[in-house]
Amino acid sequence: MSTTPRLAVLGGGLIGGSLAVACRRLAVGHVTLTDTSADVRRAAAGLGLADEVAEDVAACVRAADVVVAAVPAAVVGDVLEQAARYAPADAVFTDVASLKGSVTLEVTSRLRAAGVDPARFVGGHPMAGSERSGPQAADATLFQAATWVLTPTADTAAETLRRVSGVLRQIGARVLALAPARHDELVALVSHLPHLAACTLADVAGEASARAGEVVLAVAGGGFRDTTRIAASDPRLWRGILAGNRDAVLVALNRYEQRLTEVRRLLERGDDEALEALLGRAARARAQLVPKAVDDAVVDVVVALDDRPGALATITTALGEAAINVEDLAMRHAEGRRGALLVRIAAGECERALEVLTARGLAAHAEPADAAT
Ligand SMILES: NC(=O)C1=CN([C@@H]2O[C@H](COP(=O)(O)OP(=O)(O)OC[C@H]3O[C@@H](n4cnc5c(N)ncnc54)[C@H](O)[C@@H]3O)[C@@H](O)[C@H]2O)C=CC1
Ligand SMILES: O=C(O)C(=O)Cc1ccc(O)cc1
Repeated sequence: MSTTPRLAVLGGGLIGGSLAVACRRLAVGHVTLTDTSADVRRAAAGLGLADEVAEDVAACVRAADVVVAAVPAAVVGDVLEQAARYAPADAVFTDVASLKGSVTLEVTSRLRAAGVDPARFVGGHPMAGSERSGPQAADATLFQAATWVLTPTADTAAETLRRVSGVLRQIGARVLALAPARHDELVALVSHLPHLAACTLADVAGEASARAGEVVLAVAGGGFRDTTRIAASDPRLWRGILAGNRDAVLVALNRYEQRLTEVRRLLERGDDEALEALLGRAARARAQLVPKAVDDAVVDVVVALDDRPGALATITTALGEAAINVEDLAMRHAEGRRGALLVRIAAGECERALEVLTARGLAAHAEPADAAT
């Protein structure tokens, strides 16, 4: 890879545009962007989202080190297959789609079919965005302090994960590694279900407003705005997201329905005490969801690594399950088949990380972070 990485962003909408402009502003590397829509390409060029705007995928990825597909989930496989045909032989690939199970399988099989090693792909999903779409909504600060999930599998190479997470770290994102299916299960609960809840609330109020007039919305205050903001999102994008995670969303909806039924019963019975207890539980849960302050001090956790497929994903996703962010990664090569993976994490998480890894039978110890890695 060249010293200034060359980034190719395929899709110049909200997420691709935000990633491109963040990388450009922070001088992460040389950014080339493309989009199938000529209007989007023109807007992206006019807004200065990238160093270069290319006419098509082939021109965009020609000299790329890192290729990011920032397009709807249904077309990620197609776009990355095209990209892999034209990118340099050592380029790595990622995406930003809100679904990871189906997308990871699709990309892996498309790359294999095109004769490209899927070791060069890792799926990704920034847990930040907005209800807006398109290049005009791009925001260079969108990913600062945001969690960016990466979903390595047994196929993923350490160098792929290292290179992609390196770019993300530089734009201020916090990388958490999870298995693709686990990602989908969790986002059903904290992203897809809230989306449906917001849309249902907006729909109920909209219907009332159609019947009773604007007075309904005139009395809606900040609480209504906060809980329904994401209902203004692109319905086509969300149709694809919900259809692609149907089973996990149905599980989450079941839990929500049960809870709503419980609330209804408490109200019907006039059991105000039990209702207050439920509201108190919710307030405590909400308070815990406020992000923790970022710890600047780091250590390297050194994990003995067998040269076998899946070892990297086992280590990084074990840390992800414990909500421990990966700050950086490096390989330490040794003689024979055994080497070590150095995973840089916040110093405050060190003890927990060692517990998690040793509980999985992995040999791990901590070392002071070496600036050279
Ligand atoms: N909207 C949000 O808040 C978030 C969205 N995502 C994911 O990011 C991805 C992109 O979403 P947004 O940026 O919000 O949508 P967007 O609609 O703002 O941008 C998508 C862009 O992809 C382009 N595109 C479509 N097919 C293409 C192709 N074959 N080749 C090149 N460009 C193509 C479209 O012309 C459009 O400009 C989706 O997979 C979405 O699930 C992830 C996190 C947050
Ligand atoms: O608008 C917001 O706050 C969001 O949370 C947007 C969002 C939309 C889709 C995703 O896959 C992730 C985040």
